[in-house]
Amino acid sequence: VRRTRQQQWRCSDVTFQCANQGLCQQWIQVINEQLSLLANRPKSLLVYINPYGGKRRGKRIYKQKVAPLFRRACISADVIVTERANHARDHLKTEANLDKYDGVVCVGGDGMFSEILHGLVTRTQTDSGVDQNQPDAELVPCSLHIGIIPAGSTDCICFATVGTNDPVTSALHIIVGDSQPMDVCSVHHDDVFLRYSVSLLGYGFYGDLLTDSERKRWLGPARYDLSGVKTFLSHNYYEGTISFLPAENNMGTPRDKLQCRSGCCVCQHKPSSKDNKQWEMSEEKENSGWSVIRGKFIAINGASMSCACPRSPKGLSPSAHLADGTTDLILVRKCSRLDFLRHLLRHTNKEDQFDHSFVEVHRVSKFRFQPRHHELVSLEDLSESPKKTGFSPICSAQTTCNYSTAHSSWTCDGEILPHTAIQVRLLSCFARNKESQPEVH
Ligand SMILES: CCCCCCCCCCCCC/C=C/[C@@H](O)[C@H](COP(=O)(O)O)NC(=O)CCCCC
Ligand SMILES: Nc1ncnc2c1ncn2[C@@H]1O[C@H](COP(=O)(O)OP(=O)(O)O)[C@@H](O)[C@H]1O
Ligand SMILES: [Ca+2]
Repeated sequence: VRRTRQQQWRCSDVTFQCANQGLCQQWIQVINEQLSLLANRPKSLLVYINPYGGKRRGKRIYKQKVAPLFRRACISADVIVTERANHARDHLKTEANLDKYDGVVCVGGDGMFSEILHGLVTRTQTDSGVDQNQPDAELVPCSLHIGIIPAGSTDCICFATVGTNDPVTSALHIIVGDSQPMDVCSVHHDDVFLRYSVSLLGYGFYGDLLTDSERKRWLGPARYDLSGVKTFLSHNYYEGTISFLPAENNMGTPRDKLQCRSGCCVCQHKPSSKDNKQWEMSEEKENSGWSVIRGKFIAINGASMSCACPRSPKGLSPSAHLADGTTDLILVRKCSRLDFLRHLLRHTNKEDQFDHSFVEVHRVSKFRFQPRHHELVSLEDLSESPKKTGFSPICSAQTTCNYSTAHSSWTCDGEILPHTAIQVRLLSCFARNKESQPEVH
């Protein structure tokens, strides 16, 4: 493998020459023997292709760019082109004979990755008798790795783990057996499990944007641009209470300048007896350690990884770690439209998007959200509330945000959650049980 610009990998050839045919055969035999000893390299893969993801190029990308590389690497692949949403998830949950495979590959976007994750995690818990509905259930680790071939609209999970959204690079990472553990949040409403999340859990701006964009799926990835502009112009804010448990164990802060990469020292940190003690202490302290913030928010974002993607190469939280057992909670309070635009623009350049008076960011291990309309509201409060007005002038002052009497929705890795009051926890604090993090290629 040869590295090129922007974290991309390409195949490289090395030619050995020798006039002696017998010696050549020996070389080939020894090389093949050595390769077969590399236990990390997959030999048999189960591939799911979403033909409708992104620009609908999943099948072509797999056939033209990935399958030839798998063949050269002597990897056998069983390919399933999905016929409906949740086809891959349901197949993994109940039907697939997982003993046959070294890994599962998803060809699609973050929504498709989420299907595979849910299918694999649910299958593993069902087989082991673990109830995912229990908010404190210790999940059994999945034995199969998940590979991602980017063919979606955002491809943030691929971009943030590999550093680029290039199918050939991802195929080569899979072939050489690269792997990267990844934090998973479990999201509950009361005691009912809703979904797992690995990238963005967003309420307000991103929730509204995703809800609107679902109606424009036929536009492909451009739906996010159109819905982005529309949601920005609507400039809604939402009231509620967010409670969170700050991360412990010197996990760094979201304002650090270092970026998490493969082999990151924070994520590689192995549990020591000292860490375990700290974790036990933090459980004791848990009830008293929660911070509570009540307010009016344009966006509430939980980023368990940087969420870097082609639209924002440094992501929503540039210093978030892939596998540290924490999520970065970003609160964007009610502000003028112009200020919010400045904040958004900073996701695309080198300026610090957290350096605004109306933005705060916390590294947390758990959080909860309760929208205001679920709480008791006095009549006096209600009479003060202006009505939702739709679009208002773009250069409006701070006071002209639209008050939303309704609620927003949570987007969870691009899927809309059916509840607004949610409880979120990181599944595996690294100091406790690093092995329960799933791994991606
Ligand atoms: C004025 C210029 C403003 C530019 C702001 C750009 C900020 C971009 C931040 C993007 C964060 C993306 C987090 C990733 C989420 C994905 O999991 C999710 C589903 O992906 P997929 O299934 O591949 O479509 N995608 C989104 O939530 C879309 C966010 C769109 C942002 C414009
Ligand atoms: N064959 C199919 N037909 C319709 N929807 C599908 C199919 N296969 C997968 N899906 C669903 O499509 C959605 C988007 O998939 P994804 O691959 O993430 O594309 P995108 O990045 O464009 O959103 C996911 O929610 C997934 O469950
Ligand atoms: Ca993290």
